[in-house]
Amino acid sequence: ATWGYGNDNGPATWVKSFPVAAGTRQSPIDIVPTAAKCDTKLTENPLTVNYSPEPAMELCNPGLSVKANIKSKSVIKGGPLEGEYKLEQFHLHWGSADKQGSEHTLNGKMFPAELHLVHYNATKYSSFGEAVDKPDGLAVFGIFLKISDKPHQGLKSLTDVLSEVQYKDKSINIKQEYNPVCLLPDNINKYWTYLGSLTTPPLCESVTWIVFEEPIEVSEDQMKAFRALCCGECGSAPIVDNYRPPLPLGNRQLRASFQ
Ligand SMILES: C[C@@H](NC(=O)c1ccc(Cl)c(S(N)(=O)=O)c1)c1ccccc1O
Ligand SMILES: [Zn+2]
Repeated sequence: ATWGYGNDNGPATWVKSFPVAAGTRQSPIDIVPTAAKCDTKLTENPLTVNYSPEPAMELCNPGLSVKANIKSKSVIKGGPLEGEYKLEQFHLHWGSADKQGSEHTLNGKMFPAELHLVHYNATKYSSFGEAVDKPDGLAVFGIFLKISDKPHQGLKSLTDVLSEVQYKDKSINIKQEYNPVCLLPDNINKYWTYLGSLTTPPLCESVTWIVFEEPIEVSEDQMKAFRALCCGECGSAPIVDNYRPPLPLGNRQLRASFQ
């Protein structure tokens, strides 16, 4: 049986096929800002993002989320990172209703969705596949989505075409010159960071998480577009509630780049 988010193949069952699910650096976590340690080292070496436009970005529906695969050289460095990390893909997790959907929570509060920009350590490893199971292999930007009456212009290029990848294994190419930098919040200097894992199988403990304090704002119609995606072919269930609930922080240190 393949893993998923249903009752018989959801997060509570993943440990059977992926024992690391019971590990000590699993993600997501509940972010409690008052428990975070403000670390000036994070600001002395500011996080820098050098994303470039994608000539033809491939958007696909692998059945559990919607994913955009990145081909051009878009890199990040600084903050908690050593070396340069290259953007590999981005995808989202969302709920069946606005009250749930994010993976990380903030003081126990869930957001309607969470955007993940997945990078791999290109200084040390030659591909995402090589980096995915190394302790310093990956760095993921976690961005909360909140509802507003205006659509998010950067996401609009994706939400306007989601109907074309409604079914599993469908993929399309997005308009020319899409720059993923349009997905980031205005202020990327305020974030929390901790050592964690992939939140989907294989759940490797290889991720330096960088979760931004500032959410991006999307419209209810854009959320409806994500909820109209299907897990399989025509008539299959919608992709909703594809989030893993938070795991214990345990002995890990949650650091903040701000007071
Ligand atoms: C759901 C999606 N997961 C990833 O691709 C994924 C890869 C790396 C990271 Cl770091 C994360 S995460 N959520 O921790 O940011 C998610 C997926 C999994 C398996 C097959 C197809 C497929 O699309
Ligand atoms: Zn994710």
